[in-house]
Order: sequence, then structure tokens, then C-alpha cells
Amino acid sequence: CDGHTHARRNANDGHEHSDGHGHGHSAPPKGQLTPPTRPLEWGDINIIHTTDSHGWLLGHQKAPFPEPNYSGDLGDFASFVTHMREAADKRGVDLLLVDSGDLHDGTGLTDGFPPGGVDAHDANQFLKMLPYDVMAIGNHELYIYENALDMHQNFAPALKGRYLSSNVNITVPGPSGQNVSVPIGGRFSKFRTKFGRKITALGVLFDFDDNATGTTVQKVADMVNETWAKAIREEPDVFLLVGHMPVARDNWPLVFDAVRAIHPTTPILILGGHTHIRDCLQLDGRSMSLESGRYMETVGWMSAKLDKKGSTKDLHISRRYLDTNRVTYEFHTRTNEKSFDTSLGERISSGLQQLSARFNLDAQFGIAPQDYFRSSVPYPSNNSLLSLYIGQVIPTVLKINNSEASKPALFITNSGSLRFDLYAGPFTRNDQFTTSSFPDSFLYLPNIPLSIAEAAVNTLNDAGANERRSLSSATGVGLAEMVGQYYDTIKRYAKGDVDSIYQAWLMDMDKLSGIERREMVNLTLGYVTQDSCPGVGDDILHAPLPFFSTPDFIASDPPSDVSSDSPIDFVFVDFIQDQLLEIVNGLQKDKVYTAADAQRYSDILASATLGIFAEQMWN
Ligand SMILES: Nc1ccn([C@@H]2O[C@H](COP(=O)(O)O)[C@@H](O)[C@H]2O)c(=O)n1
Repeated sequence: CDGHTHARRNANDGHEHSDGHGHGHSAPPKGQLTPPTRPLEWGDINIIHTTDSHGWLLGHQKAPFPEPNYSGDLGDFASFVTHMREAADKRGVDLLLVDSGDLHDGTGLTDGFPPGGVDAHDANQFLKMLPYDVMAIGNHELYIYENALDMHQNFAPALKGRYLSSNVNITVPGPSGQNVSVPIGGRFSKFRTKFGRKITALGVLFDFDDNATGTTVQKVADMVNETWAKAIREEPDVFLLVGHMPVARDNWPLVFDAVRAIHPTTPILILGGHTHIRDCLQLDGRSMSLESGRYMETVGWMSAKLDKKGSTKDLHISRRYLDTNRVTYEFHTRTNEKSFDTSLGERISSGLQQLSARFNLDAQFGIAPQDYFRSSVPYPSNNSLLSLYIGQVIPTVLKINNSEASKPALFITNSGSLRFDLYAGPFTRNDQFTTSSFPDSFLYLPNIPLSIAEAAVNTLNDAGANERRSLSSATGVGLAEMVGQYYDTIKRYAKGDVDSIYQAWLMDMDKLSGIERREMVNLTLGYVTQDSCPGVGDDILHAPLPFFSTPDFIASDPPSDVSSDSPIDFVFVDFIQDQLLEIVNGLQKDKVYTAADAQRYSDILASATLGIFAEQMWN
């Protein structure tokens, strides 16, 4: 792809943001946002969909495009929902608000809690203020038992049976003191809409296997044969299949087929998530499956015109991907700057600001001298976030107060742990969490020959490169076909590792329209979606960011003056331990390494490294 761009990157001056001087935490100017041109299509059942919000409730606050596209906060979203509900009432149609999970991990609002707190607990109080009809559990609710317990005890009850975990349980002390395994939320929900339509809803999680001890995830294939069979026997007007599972290349067809076996023509609306992409497909003419991106960058819209029971005609179903900003929201609710805000919206916005202040999220570690990008610049390069992280941040920070520091070391991490671009200007506590949110530990295997450590990095990445080729929508290879071929890929997928799918999506949009669209001066940078549903899905026409392929695993430069058979410390993040041990064991036969051989390298957690680096180097 070409790196150069006419499409706007910098909202302040209308020109490409190239060297990154002086762009910090500033409110995006509304006048620079492109307004939509097409009203939404309404049906009898309409759905507003969010997924994978990961704590991005204060909106995206950086100035360079595409960030201003997503500058609306949860309060703005709440005002949008209120106006849309009123519009639905006026039309006499139903409007449902649905979320597909992953509320945890991603910003300071969720992860910046003080000692003794629980991830996302405080931010979730604001989500509870929205009138969600159905929410489903995500894998990020399950990495840590305390988070899952908090969802079970303090979040699910607010949804009154509509926080759904059809295949996810938690073990808790029962009334008689013995441990019992119970659904984290509801198994399924049957309810009537405001205008009397019967809905049967489920909340399904993909086959995730990296969940915390004390939680269980039943395989989707087993779920459809058990509990669930009862839930679908009776015919509703609409099946609402919500779940933290991508709409393509996963197990939705199992769930869909189970319903279709009993109800061949009942409308089935599927709202998925997890891979962070915008996507839509139709499993048949009376169904639609929608996935609505990530990080509150996208609000999905689906509308279905219902016909007579038993009709075999194709249903009229539409979808749209909205950018989450006030210009979009005002356009679709026919409001303006004065009439848009609701008291609920204002309460949520100011409450989130107070939470941000309480968590000290604006505290500054240092001033980043330039932008560092995740995938819109080549790796390695001077403005690659991956290069900065593995080349400078990790080797510098992990050597602090470390008795191992004098020994030669090779550092490796998964690129998926870096979740967001790092912009020039003040680098705050919130930026630290958006860029690297996981409190993962650094472990090491001592005395690994340098050549074995380097070969392990290459082997890990070979699996990743194959995977990306397969996942490109241009080839359309399904997950099932990949089993056996890329066994390692499947294991990573089951751990929740889907970054390569998001990266493949970015690669495709750059390949298909990047050069031509970035030449168009009237377009701002943003997502360009090619899905397989009819018509154009994106609400706003954008130019895609340039995309450069990056490895799934990044390693520091090998220590200098060390021969290839010299022993070194092989330092890695614990999230990749299982894969790494398996590969090291495949590459050498001197010793079978197990988890017991992996020692703690540093007390500093991954989520703290960038802040420590910024304090030392950017002041
Ligand atoms: N402890 C963890 C947990 C996850 N990751 C990374 O996050 C990705 C999964 O997140 P989704 O939002 O895509 O579900 C996964 O690909 C890992 O790269 C991590 O690094 N550490």
C-alpha cells in the first residue's frame, strides 16, 4: 500500500498528520466531522447494537483522524438511544438495544481502579443506566475470576434476566455452603417487546478456553444439544441470537441450524462480536448476522420488516455501521446541538468525567515526542508502536531493579497486547491503559541458546503469517478448514486471540480501496467495510488508513557480542507461555520445559511498562 495520503488525518488543520508535533488530548472540532447523508431504514423490529466496548465510554479524545469519528461518549450515546426510542414509539415499531460483550479491559475507566477494586466495576454502573434489552457475556469478562463474580453478583441482576450467558457458568458457594456451578447471567430470555412481539433471546460465547478457574464455558456444539433445546421449542416472532462470537468463520451456523431444524421460517437476527470488525452476512433470506466493530467506534443498526408467520419469502432486513459521534447521532435523531442532550446523557457524561478524575486518569507520565502507530506504518520503523515497545520500552523498563539485568536477554511479546496507537503529546494514565491494558507478567527461561530463542520467535510468527493469509476475506477460508492445517492458530483462537482477524480486515480495506480513496481530498480517514450483505453498510464514506503487515510476535534485537549458541534469558509475557514452551520443546531435545521452569523476570506488569518508560524518557 502507499503511505501517502490526501484524506485528512489531522482534524485541526485539515492536512495529513505526519510528524506528530503538538497533538495531545484535545477535543475534536465538530465542524470537521462528515455528516451522514442517508437516513436509517426502519422496520418493525429495529436494533441498536454495541460490542467489544472495552471501557471506551468517554469517547475517543485524540485529534488526528480517524479518532474524531468516534468522539461521542456514553452520555451522547444514551441521548441518541433516548431520541431513537421516541422515534420508534412515534412510528409504532420496536427498538431493542443489544450488546455482545467484552466490557472489560481497554481503558483507565475499566482498568485504572485503585487497589482493592475490581476491573470495570465502576464503569459498568454507567452501562447499567442505559436501557439495554439484552446483553451477552464476552471472554474478557472471564480472564479473572473476581471480574466474572462481579458480573454475576453486581451486573447481571440489573438486567433482570437479560444479561445472558447461555453457555457460561461460575462456581460460587451455594446456600448450604457447598460450591455450586450456576449461570453467570440468564441462560436465555423470552420476552415481549413494547409493541407485543415475542422474542426468544440467547447469549452465546465462542469456544473460549482461557477462562479463569471457577468459571466454565460449554462448547457451542454441546450447548445446542442441551439446555438450549428447551429454549427454542416454542416459536417466537423473532429469535434474537446475541453472542460474543464472530458472525463469520465460527459456530453461529450450529446455533442457527438448531433453530432452523424446528422453525424453518422464523426470523433469526444474530448480533455477534469478538473480532473487532464490522461485518454482516445472511445465513438465509430470513436472517441477518451483524458484527459492530470495537471500542465504541461503531454503533450497529439492524432493521427487519416482519411478514406473516410461515412466509417463506426473503425478509427485508437492513444494516448500517454508524460512526459514534454527535454529528452522526444528531443527524439520525433530527436534533441539533441545543436539542440533542438528554438529562440521562448529561448525567452519564459528567459521572464518567468524575470517575476519570477519581481514577486520576489525566495524570501525565511524560510528553510523547511523536506518534507511534500499531499497523498504519511499517514494522520495524521509527514510528512503529511495536518497534518502540519491544526495542526500547521493554528492554529499558524490565532491567530496573533486576538482578538478572546484567545477563544477555531476548524479549518477546504478542503484538496483540498493544491495543491502540500512541499519540504525540501528553502521555497519561488513561493512554497507558488504552495502549497496553493487560496486567500480564514477564517470565523467563534461563540458559536458552540464543539460536533456539530466535528460532522460537520465527516459528511462532510462521503460524501467524499463515493464519493472516487464510483469514483475508479475499480467500474466505473458514475456521473449520484451518483445523489441522494451523493447529496452533486454533489454540490461540480458543484463548481469545483474534487480533490477526482484525489486522486482516484492515489489510483488505487498504488493498481494496486505499490508494484510490486516500487520493480523494473530501474523505476523512476511517473504516471502509466490504461485507456480504446488500448495499453499502458504512454510514459515512471514508478513506482507509494505510496498512502494513506486522508479525504476531515481536522480539527485541538479539544481545550484541553473543554467539548463537550462547545461553541467554528468554523473556516472555505469561499470556503466551503455553505456546512458547511447546515451541521451545519442539526446537530442542536437551530438556522438556514446563511451566515450572518459567521464572518471574520482573515485578513490573505489562500494563505498567509504558508509563514507567514515559516517566524516565519523555520528561
Ligand atoms: N491477558 C491477556 C489477554 C488478552 N491479550 C490479548 O488480547 C487479545 C484478546 O482480546 P479480544 O478483545 O480480541 O478478545 C488477544 O489476542 C491477546 O493478544 C493479552 O495480550 N493478554
